[in-house]
Amino acid sequence: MAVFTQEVSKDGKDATQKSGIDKLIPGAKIDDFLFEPCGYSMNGLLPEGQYITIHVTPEPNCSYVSFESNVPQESYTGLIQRVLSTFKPGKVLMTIFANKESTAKDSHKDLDEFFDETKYCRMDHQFCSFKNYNLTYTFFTSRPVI
Ligand SMILES: C[S@@+](CC[C@H](N)C(=O)[O-])C[C@H]1O[C@@H](n2cnc3c(N)ncnc32)[C@H](O)[C@@H]1O
Repeated sequence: MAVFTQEVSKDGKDATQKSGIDKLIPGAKIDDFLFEPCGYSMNGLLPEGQYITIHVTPEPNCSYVSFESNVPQESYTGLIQRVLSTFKPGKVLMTIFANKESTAKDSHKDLDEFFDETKYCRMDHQFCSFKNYNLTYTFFTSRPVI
């Protein structure tokens, strides 16, 4: 998380490149900002109008990253893996909203199958089917090292 401090990065663009955020969703036009003395926010827009927004609080006592996007994907596995390898979080809450007609309508299967392959334990997993969309919520933590 040190990359999101002014001790390590000189500005938002520098933090975006050093952290690898610029590679999460290639092609996004990014507006980024590095706070004094630490903290980072970015908004990215894609040509079709989809967005990505990330906020980073790097202080060790309340370390937190939020990642939000409406980029439609048939599979979110690659994007999830890139987000996890960028931030290496200890705990993650993930929510996917998908309209029943959208390309992401089967994305809940990614969360069903994904975590067996990684160092994360799935602690909670819920699927809700509403009138016009589905919601999948997953909470996972780093596997304890034995
Ligand atoms: C990136 S901002 C975003 C907060 C927002 N509530 C979120 O997470 O969506 C939070 C980080 O920026 C730092 N920061 C520094 N100056 C700030 C300011 N004027 N307003 C908000 N955050 C600031 C905080 O210490 C923290 O590390």
